[in-house]
Amino acid sequence: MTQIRGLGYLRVQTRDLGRWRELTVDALGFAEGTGPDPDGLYLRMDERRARLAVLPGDTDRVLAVGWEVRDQFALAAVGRAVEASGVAVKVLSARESAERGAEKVIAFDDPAGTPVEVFFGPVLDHGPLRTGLAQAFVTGAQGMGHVVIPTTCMDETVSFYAEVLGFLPRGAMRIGPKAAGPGPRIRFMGVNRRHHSLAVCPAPHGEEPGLVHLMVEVDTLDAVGRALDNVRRLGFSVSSTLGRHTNDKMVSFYVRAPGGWDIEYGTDGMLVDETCYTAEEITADSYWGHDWSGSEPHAAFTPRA
Ligand SMILES: Cc1ccc(O)c(O)c1CC[C@@H]1C(=O)CC[C@]2(C)C(=O)CC[C@@H]12
Ligand SMILES: [Fe+2]
Repeated sequence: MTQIRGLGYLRVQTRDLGRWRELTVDALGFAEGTGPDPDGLYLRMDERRARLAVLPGDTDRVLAVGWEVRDQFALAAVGRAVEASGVAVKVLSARESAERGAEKVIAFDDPAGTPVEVFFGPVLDHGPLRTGLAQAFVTGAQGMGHVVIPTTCMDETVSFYAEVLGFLPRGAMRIGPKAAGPGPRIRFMGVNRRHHSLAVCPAPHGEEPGLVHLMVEVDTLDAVGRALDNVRRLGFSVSSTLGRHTNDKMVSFYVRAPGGWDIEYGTDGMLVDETCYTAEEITADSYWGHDWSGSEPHAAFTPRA
């Protein structure tokens, strides 16, 4: 039984906060909020204080992928399950939890090395949400969106999320050049009606930045189109053109964020009916579009010297 309700927040560190603000606020229409670090960029998508926190630092990396549970008892159960699996769990201090806009937070690393946090009791901001494209973000019961994480130990990582954290497999796709024969699979996993809140992607190395992409969903195709115009106008690199995915039916594009990973910006994602869903293997990433040929190399997939 899964305790995790959805992707709650993402915290990242960057060397280039100015460029992050241009991308998220000016181009993608996130609403800027406030938070404990006066130099931090706190981005609102809904009534939460900050779904995406971008903090200044001397490297670009993911600080925490934050998963949400219903209440303090669910949080305790997750903590026990993670401990029982042999992974050390840290309970964050009241100050650290407040920094994240949550009542209580636990932290641990997944087998891929991703810094994971699980929390309950998000703190709300009831001020008006002024999004930049007149769009609404699709969050609520579907959570903030999805993340794709790179891993060098696929089986361990997938089994940790499924068997320890209770994520449900939501299908797979083989990746890599077709000419090279059947490649390894990227695996999609869900915890709510969003098709996937997490995808686990085999990669040659899984260190910084520690993320392949973050997907956020908006309510209209017009907002996606306007965002695409904006990122081009502001000189951001479009990693993938607009397209429609075959598994979650999302129409999206991908833009390269400072730090070397992507933000996927989409609309029209499907809702899974868990009473009849079975995990399927897709054989194409998209029905149309999603041309990745203009993509700058992603750090996780680039062999190191
Ligand atoms: C295939 C797919 C379905 C739904 C999604 O939300 C989604 O992001 C994807 C694409 C996942 C994947 C990726 O993010 C990194 C680059 C990948 C491996 C490709 O080169 C094709 C599929 C891509
Ligand atoms: Fe995605």
